[in-house]
Amino acid sequence: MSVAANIAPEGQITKNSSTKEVIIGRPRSYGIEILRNPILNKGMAFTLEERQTLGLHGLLPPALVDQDKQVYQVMQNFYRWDNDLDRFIFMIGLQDRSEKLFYRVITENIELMMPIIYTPTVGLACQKYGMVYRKPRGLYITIHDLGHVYDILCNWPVDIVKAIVVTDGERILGLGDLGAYGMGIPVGKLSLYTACAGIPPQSCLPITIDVGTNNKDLLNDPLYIGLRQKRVTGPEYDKLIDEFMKAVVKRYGESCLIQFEDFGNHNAFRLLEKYRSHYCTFNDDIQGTAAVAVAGILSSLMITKVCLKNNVFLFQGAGEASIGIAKLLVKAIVASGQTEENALKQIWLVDSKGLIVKKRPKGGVEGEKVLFAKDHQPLDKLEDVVESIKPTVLIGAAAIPGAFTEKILKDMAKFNEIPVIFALSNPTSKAECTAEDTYKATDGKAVFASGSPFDKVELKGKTFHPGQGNNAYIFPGVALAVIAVDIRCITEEVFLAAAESLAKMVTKEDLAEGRVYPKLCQIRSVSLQLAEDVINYAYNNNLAYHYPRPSNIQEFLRDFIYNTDYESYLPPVYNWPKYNELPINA
Ligand SMILES: NC(=O)C1=CN([C@@H]2O[C@H](COP(=O)(O)OP(=O)(O)OC[C@H]3O[C@@H](n4cnc5c(N)ncnc54)[C@H](OP(=O)(O)O)[C@@H]3O)[C@@H](O)[C@H]2O)C=CC1
Ligand SMILES: CC(=O)C(=O)O
Ligand SMILES: [Mg+2]
Repeated sequence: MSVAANIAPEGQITKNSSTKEVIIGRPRSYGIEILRNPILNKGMAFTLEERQTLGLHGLLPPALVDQDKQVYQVMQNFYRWDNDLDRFIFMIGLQDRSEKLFYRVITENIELMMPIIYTPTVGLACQKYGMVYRKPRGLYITIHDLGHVYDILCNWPVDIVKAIVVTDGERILGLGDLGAYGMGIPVGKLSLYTACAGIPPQSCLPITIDVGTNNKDLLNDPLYIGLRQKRVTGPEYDKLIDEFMKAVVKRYGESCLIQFEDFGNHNAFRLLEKYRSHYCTFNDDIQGTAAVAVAGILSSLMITKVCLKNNVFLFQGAGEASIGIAKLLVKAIVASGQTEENALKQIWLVDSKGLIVKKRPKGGVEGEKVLFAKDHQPLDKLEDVVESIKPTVLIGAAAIPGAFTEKILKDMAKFNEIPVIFALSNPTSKAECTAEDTYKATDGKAVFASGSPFDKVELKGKTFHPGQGNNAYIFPGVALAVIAVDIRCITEEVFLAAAESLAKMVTKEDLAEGRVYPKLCQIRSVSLQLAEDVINYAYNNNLAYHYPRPSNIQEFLRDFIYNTDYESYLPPVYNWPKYNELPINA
């Protein structure tokens, strides 16, 4: 093997399989191996010198195609597909072939690409994951691996992992239990870590914990990729999660971020409570969603001009998303000078049994919901609740499509000069209402945002721009801050700081167009600014372990983030004296 074969881009981390020794920046690949490695592969962008030095000559067509032309070629192919699932498969194929090209394409075309690699298409891809599955990506840890979780983590070929997104597949978007098919979610979320916040992909690890599935269709699906058994629950499940958390710390250290994603409600809250003080962890569905929704509420007030304390908030759903939002909203209201008691009075929730009131005919109120239970007559139908409560802000996160009926939307416009309506359920098929329904029923008065994207709406000669109220505006930036300055305990206040940061970035132009979030095409700069704000919050509140505090955070982050440019694989030219000037050993 030539000396040059040891040369690879800086910052890449690999493991020398023969010595098990960690080598930073120098994977030992040569020839066809380089082309087959998506981290190293540059396709036809390899220069003639590189081809000759790295044993690639003849393995590629003779033409040299630089990255700009490769991007053009990818986009030409992308547009050829006539449906989003094929586009998803195409993009995953690109990720498997050339990581730098994949991230360049995603980053430069984020508005076009996010609906493909993320919601809504990722939902469909998860439902068909057995068919979509091509190459392994991420780790699968099953209930049968109890006692061996650390060994499985050791099979991951990267020794320095900074962030893990983990799911157990029980509540994938609003699509229910998709078991091991849920792997599409950690993979998609981590793609956004890189695309939105520039976190190097090599430091990210998607994990699916497979304890079975209760989805009968999947158990009968010949293509199913997970364990064909019912979900294991109770002490054995807890033991596996516990072993997993400890194994992550043992393998990757206590600074490794663990983002919980799309766990079932009954596990999400209790696992967050169990681990939040002792591990570097957060639950995206509870806390990330809370921050994005509170940001949207704060900026919507700039349009409605109704002071935070004078709003009435009604949630359809009282699960991870709604309770997370409601609790952070209480903090935001208290931060604005109100008492917690008054803040709680402003917030109403509806669950599957109707309005959450103290005395319910269909059983009591439990868990996190208790805080928000009201002294009010029980009401079953959302339409009746809206009529009775007259909310200023209506938020849906129950995955009941069409829950915001025309009557509800019209009532919201009747009760408010400018109603605020957020249909947060994902994917699009689960949205409480569409953007078009909302603008039509409210005669264009509503401020609207949705979890999955809707196109702009033309109505009576006016154009309406719905915002995307999705935790994707939060988790990449928060993760970047956590990783970059080593925040080990991610408090609720971190998420409030993130919400305030995001709300601050909404411009007058956004508000004039009825948008309560920055434009999606700006999500990269938004995530970096959010990371900077969270970092400042962390240092000001003694949450950051990285010392000394960087004097220029933007510069500090710039050095940290992933660069999609190809780097030369040729050995550096050393500044040695001429050969005949070298001292000769006597
Ligand atoms: N936009 C975003 O960024 C995010 C969106 N979401 C979306 O929010 C949705 C819910 O997620 P999540 O909160 O985690 O799920 P959960 O399972 O934790 O909560 C669902 C809630 O909906 C309630 N519900 C079910 N049926 C009805 C009904 N007919 N009427 C009223 N309420 C009902 C449930 O009631 P009960 O408590 O009685 O069972 C429960 O409170 C999903 O579609 C998810 O994709 C989630 C996270 C982020
Ligand atoms: C966006 C997200 O996290 C969800 O729908 O679950
Ligand atoms: Mg989620």
